[in-house]
Amino acid sequence: MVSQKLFDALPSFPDVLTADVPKFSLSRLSSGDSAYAHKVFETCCTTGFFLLEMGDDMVKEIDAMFDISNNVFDLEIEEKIRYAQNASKGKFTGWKDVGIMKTDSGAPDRCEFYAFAQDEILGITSLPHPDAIQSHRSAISSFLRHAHSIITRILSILDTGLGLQCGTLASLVSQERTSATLLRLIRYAPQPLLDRRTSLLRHTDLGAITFLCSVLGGLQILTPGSDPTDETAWRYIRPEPNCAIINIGDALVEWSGGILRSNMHRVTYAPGAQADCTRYSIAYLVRGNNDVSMKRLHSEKIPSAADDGDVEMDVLCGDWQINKSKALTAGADCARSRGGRDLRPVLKVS
Ligand SMILES: O=C(O)CCC(=O)C(=O)O
Ligand SMILES: [Fe+2]
Repeated sequence: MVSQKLFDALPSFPDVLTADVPKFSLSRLSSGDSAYAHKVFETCCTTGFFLLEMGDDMVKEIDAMFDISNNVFDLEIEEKIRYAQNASKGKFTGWKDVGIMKTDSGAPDRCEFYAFAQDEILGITSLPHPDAIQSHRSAISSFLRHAHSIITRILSILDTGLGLQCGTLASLVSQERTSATLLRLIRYAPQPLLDRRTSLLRHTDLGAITFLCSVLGGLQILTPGSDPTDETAWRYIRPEPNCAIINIGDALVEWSGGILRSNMHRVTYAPGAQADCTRYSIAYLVRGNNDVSMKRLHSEKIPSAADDGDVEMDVLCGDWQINKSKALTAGADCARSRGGRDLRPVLKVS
């Protein structure tokens, strides 16, 4: 998640139980080492989460995004309101105040968002934003291009593991065609000592794959196969300098017939002394192009829906994204993912 400098400025992550999430390096992953690439693929099938250590160039771009994020959240409330999201109308870009969404218990969320669509930043569509963003459009678009090139590298490893032609998965999340891909800036204020709880409800990411950066702890994943209501099954991920967190989303689970895993996660207060600090995170949520189906892809490694006695997810990514985003706002994740193979819509949202 960012440079050592940003980590040094905050209390360190304490000695608490953490999730078993492997760390890979981007340079090694790009070196053509097929055994290493296979480990990445296996992780995407089992945990669905890993840390990715990046080079200085990307780390600098991420630090710059955190500066932009600070400026955006420091804007006056009147200015933020002008760019408010409107979930009931399907507008998930712009500003979301604390408490608009629900958590699992039905209580209001404890996080503030500012989100922009990749399509706007790269010029496919256009929407107004505050100056704190407009004046940094080139840094933001450079970050999006760079992060997307890293994602493309990971997708090509998944192509190989799934027996797909190289470039297949990247073609479903193209930056040249419309999608609901978002860059979401998030701020979590410290919570009162006697009233600490989940800030962002448990969910699986609805898109294909996520590139996430943060310095403080607070993100937890559910131990695969566990019941989400079992509090002991939730484990913190320990953020590390120069690393992003990569996680698989629902679209990749569907396209791969459940071979890949989108693991359930949530955000709660940061552990130890970190709980007294404001937590920022940056999530690049890469989603399928709007006109791409969620149906399974064909390869000798991907079982067909008929093989599994299953019904195809016959919905376009664009529609799936709107429905699931509305459900998440209302405090319900409309899909369960326990090991990938049994991801099913369980709640229909109009
Ligand atoms: O803030 C975080 O660390 C996680 C955010 C997240 O899970 C999301 O935006 O989907
Ligand atoms: Fe998420």
